[in-house]
Amino acid sequence: MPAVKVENLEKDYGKVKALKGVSFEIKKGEIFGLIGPNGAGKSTTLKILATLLTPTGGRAEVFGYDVVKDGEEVRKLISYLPEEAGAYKNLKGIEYLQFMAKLYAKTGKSYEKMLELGVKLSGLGDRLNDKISTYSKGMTRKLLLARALMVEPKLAILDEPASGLDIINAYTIRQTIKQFAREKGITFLVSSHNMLEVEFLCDRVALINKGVIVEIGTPKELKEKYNAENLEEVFMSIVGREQKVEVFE
Ligand SMILES: Nc1ncnc2c1ncn2[C@@H]1O[C@H](COP(=O)(O)OP(=O)(O)OP(=O)(O)O)[C@@H](O)[C@H]1O
Repeated sequence: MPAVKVENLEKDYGKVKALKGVSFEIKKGEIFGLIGPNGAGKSTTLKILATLLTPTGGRAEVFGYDVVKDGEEVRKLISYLPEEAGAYKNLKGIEYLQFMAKLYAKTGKSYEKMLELGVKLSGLGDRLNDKISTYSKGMTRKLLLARALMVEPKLAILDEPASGLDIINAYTIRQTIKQFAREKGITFLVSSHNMLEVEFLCDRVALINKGVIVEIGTPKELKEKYNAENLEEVFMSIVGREQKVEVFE
């Protein structure tokens, strides 16, 4: 059974057709990247898998559970990091992690172990004793990522995980994701418009543009197919010409 199975997914926001028949599968333990430009439909796909949006058409399953019919089961298996997420500003970082660990510890793993992992993953050290309202954007992102991973979900759905992080922190996060996939068998669905970052991180990628998947494969396969040095070049040879015409006509 695949970890994620998405079949012909469609989503309309009024007249805007955000997804026009998106299909892909993610294997258990795989780091899968959904990459594409602004407005391509990445966040919409992730929100449907996180059971926060209902699709207009098609279907999606997480470990065999339908995201619409079996939403409750799906939510037990996933951890979702939204693109624009906030934390409770009046709490200290440590209080936020304690609060979340208490919520999630009910589902199995011990509170202490979860909290210990969250503290370690956040990399915030003594600053965990400060209020979240005093954190920089990157520090808040690190706290939220720690929260998403400390629960050790079966599937982590991370929307632009490294958004707002500096090079060192972005690198650390990518290493953590890789380690969690290899050592704990956690499956990752990661969105990004940073093709180079994704190339370094992901086992396989789907390129999405205007609500349509235009390619799927390992970074190596795609680079060979398009005789490209990197995924950015792959993407430009698939959709770049079309976009340039739109800009200059
Ligand atoms: N709540 C909404 N109401 C109306 N249109 C929406 C809504 N959310 C998204 N859209 C539209 O759906 C399309 C896909 O948006 P989505 O946020 O999924 O893209 P994205 O690939 O995540 O983009 P970005 O990289 O800019 O975050 C866009 O045209 C967007 O304007």
